[in-house]
Amino acid sequence: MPNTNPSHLANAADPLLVLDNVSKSFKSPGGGLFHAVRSVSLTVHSGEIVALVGESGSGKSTLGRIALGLLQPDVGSVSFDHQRLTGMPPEVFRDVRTRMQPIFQDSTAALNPRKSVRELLMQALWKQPGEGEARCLRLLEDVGLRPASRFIDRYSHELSGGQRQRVSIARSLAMEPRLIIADEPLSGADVSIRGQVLNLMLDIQRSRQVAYLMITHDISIARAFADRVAVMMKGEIVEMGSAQEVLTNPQHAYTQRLVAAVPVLGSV
Ligand SMILES: Nc1ncnc2c1ncn2[C@@H]1O[C@H](COP(=O)(O)OP(=O)(O)OP(=O)(O)O)[C@@H](O)[C@H]1O
Repeated sequence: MPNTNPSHLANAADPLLVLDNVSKSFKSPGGGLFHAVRSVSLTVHSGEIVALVGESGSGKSTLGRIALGLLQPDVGSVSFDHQRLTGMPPEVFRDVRTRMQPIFQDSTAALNPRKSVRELLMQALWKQPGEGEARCLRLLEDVGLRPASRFIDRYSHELSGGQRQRVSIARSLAMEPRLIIADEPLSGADVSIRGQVLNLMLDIQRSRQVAYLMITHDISIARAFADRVAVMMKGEIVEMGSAQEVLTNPQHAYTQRLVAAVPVLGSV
């Protein structure tokens, strides 16, 4: 599916997430340090879709977790909506962070099995007192769970994988995010669900001007979805540019290998 989505351009000058010279190391079992992320700088603008691609172990998820504040960088800083998150007091951080929502691959683990869909959504609506049942129903309709009344009292084990992923997207939307950091959100799903969830994410981007940092090892998703692509190898960004540039005329040998491995008309 070609990317026919130039709507971000209106806001492309407005930096939303800024990772500045971020590094992160972990202790390796041998006692040394393993450099998972090395001096990475990356910006996601308002309304923009940036795909972060690279092979398994290249550091993509670590970078996503740093952006979300789930991990602290050893060096460098993270800013969101012109506020520096690194070193921010936790109570202020929590508030800012509601505008930056994650969607993870494993929606089963992301949803508390003891809470119904209604409870999960109500929990996410805590910042908007008075918004209740009607808002939950609207959110479910927005993510294609129709009629919403059929889904609102279910528990996560009573939903299919695709429906669970939609509920976790609805829960993220309840926070009215400006940025969604999606870490391999489609890799657990079968092909038909992947297409549906991808289309849903694109609809959300268009209708709500939400920006995405889309973490994926799958070049075909970047091709279908992204405005810009950043390519990560061994903790570093080795190539970055418009999706068109990077995917049709890759400059780095590593990107050339990744692109060559995927047929141009590959479906997602
Ligand atoms: N908490 C941790 N402690 C030690 N090493 C870690 C930790 N988290 C990640 N790593 C290591 O850092 C490297 C990068 O991992 P990361 O999950 O960021 O890569 P990735 O590109 O997202 O891979 P995948 O696509 O397989 O999820 C890996 O070698 C991983 O083993």
